[in-house]
Amino acid sequence: MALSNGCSCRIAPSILNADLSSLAEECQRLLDCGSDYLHLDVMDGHFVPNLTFGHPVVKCLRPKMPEAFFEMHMMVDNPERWVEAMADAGASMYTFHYEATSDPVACIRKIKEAGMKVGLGVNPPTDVSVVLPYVDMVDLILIMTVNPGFGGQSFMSECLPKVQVLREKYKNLDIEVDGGVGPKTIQQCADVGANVIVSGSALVKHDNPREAIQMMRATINEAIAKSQLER
Ligand SMILES: O=C(CO)[C@@H](O)[C@H](O)COP(=O)(O)O
Repeated sequence: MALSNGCSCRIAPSILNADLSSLAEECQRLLDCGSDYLHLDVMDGHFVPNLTFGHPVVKCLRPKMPEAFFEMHMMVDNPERWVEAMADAGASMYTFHYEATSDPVACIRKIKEAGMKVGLGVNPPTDVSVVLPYVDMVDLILIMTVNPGFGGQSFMSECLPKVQVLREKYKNLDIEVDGGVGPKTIQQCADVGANVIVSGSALVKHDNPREAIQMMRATINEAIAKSQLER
């Protein structure tokens, strides 16, 4: 059953498993296929057992796509440390992890002061109750559906009840799912009320990403429309 959901659908490809030697071209290709914004995975090798890229890469990407919305998924310890640098580089949203900081409120405040939108994420083992005190302070809650660190992992459907709990409480909250999401798992995400979809490998490696984005968008929009009828 689709839950009440007063938000709009956004499809945000992750470029984590894209050909990073052609990052700008890959980003533009995915934007040209109809995605709403780009989900850029930043990893520090401490918070997660992998290393990707940081604000210098964003600084290089921004002039090539001045209108694009860049969501920085900060899988890093002490996320406060990189806020100003990411804002200066041209990031649009700064999504950090509850587990990575001792003071989420200070981090949220710093992100807002830097002029970016705020996302707050939780990993699979973390109970969704930890984000409830911050829901009214942020623009988006990210529910990880894999343990962070690598693209191409299997979807963890056991994380979906967290989405359902949030959707039942907050009809207009942007709820993002990330990890193993694609055409094969999108219906499960729609059914519990997710409206912001991060999809990496499923889109990057798809023969027709435009078609896949359209299909996922239609699935989420159908669930949103159904939930609004049920109100
Ligand atoms: O953030 C992570 C893992 O840390 C990934 O979930 C990517 O953001 C999406 O990759 P796929 O799972 O869709 O390949």
